[in-house]
Amino acid sequence: MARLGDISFLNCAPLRWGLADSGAGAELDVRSGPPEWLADELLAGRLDISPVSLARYLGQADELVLLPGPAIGSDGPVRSCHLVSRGPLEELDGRVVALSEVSRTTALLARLLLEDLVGVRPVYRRAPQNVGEMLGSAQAAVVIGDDALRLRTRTPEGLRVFDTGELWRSWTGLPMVFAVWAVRRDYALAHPDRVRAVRDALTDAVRRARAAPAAVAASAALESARGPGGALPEEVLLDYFRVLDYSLGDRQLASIREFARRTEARGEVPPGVRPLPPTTFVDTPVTASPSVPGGRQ
Ligand SMILES: C=C(O[C@@H]1C=C(C(=O)O)C=C[C@H]1O)C(=O)O
Repeated sequence: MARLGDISFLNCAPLRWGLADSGAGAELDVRSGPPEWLADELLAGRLDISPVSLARYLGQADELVLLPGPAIGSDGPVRSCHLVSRGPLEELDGRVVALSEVSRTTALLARLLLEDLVGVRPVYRRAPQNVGEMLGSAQAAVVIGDDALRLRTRTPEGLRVFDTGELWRSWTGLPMVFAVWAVRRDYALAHPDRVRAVRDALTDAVRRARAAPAAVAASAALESARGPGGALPEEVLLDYFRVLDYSLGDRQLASIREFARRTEARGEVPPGVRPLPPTTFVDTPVTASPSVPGGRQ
């Protein structure tokens, strides 16, 4: 039975719903947690397939294979990956920007946007994701997931919320991919049939969820009510799942390459982030090493 990761944020609620609806979830050993924990578990061999932050996949692409199934992104605003600031972004030069420890991709994207689009050089500090505490000692903060979704619906006085998916789209014309599903390379080599079955189950889960938006939003609203931040209205979740893009097509792959290129081009690549290696899909034989014929994409 494949051990499958699941991001414990509402962004994966439609997949949870779809896997329950089809019954495929019962055939899988599903483990939920925040994205950084999932990536650690996957690399430690305690998960076989999991959604991971895009930046994390790019940094570990020797050990991981990209699953050509779903991804988590948006073609414009994403509603839950934000740069929250007390003032205009142009005023962040030399000021402290707190980066959520929960995020890798949005944290990196925010740095790209601030430095290469806005043209400021802030000072960055990683911090636990708690907006109040982050903004107690910083001028701006990167926040993701359910906390970020809530911030958009109830923005505290004096704060401006900048949607990083929207900024990336207007900067590059491309959708943004925040997370991808990755498979441990050794698992993909040993169990290609199981990997294909999981890919098909996830793809089917997205299709089912897309066909039943009201039921998915109602289920996610109940899920949100159990969380520490309290219930989110169904209409907010309907809009969120409409905006979230779970596809990994040509434009999303082009965006991943562009993100890797811009990250590298800054000359200040954070540890672990390297250009996108050849994308090894599970329908073609998976090799033990990432240097497959065909070369770098
Ligand atoms: C859309 C989101 O996608 C995510 C963003 C991530 C990141 O910034 O590193 C990681 C995983 C996903 O949960 C979100 O969390 O709101």
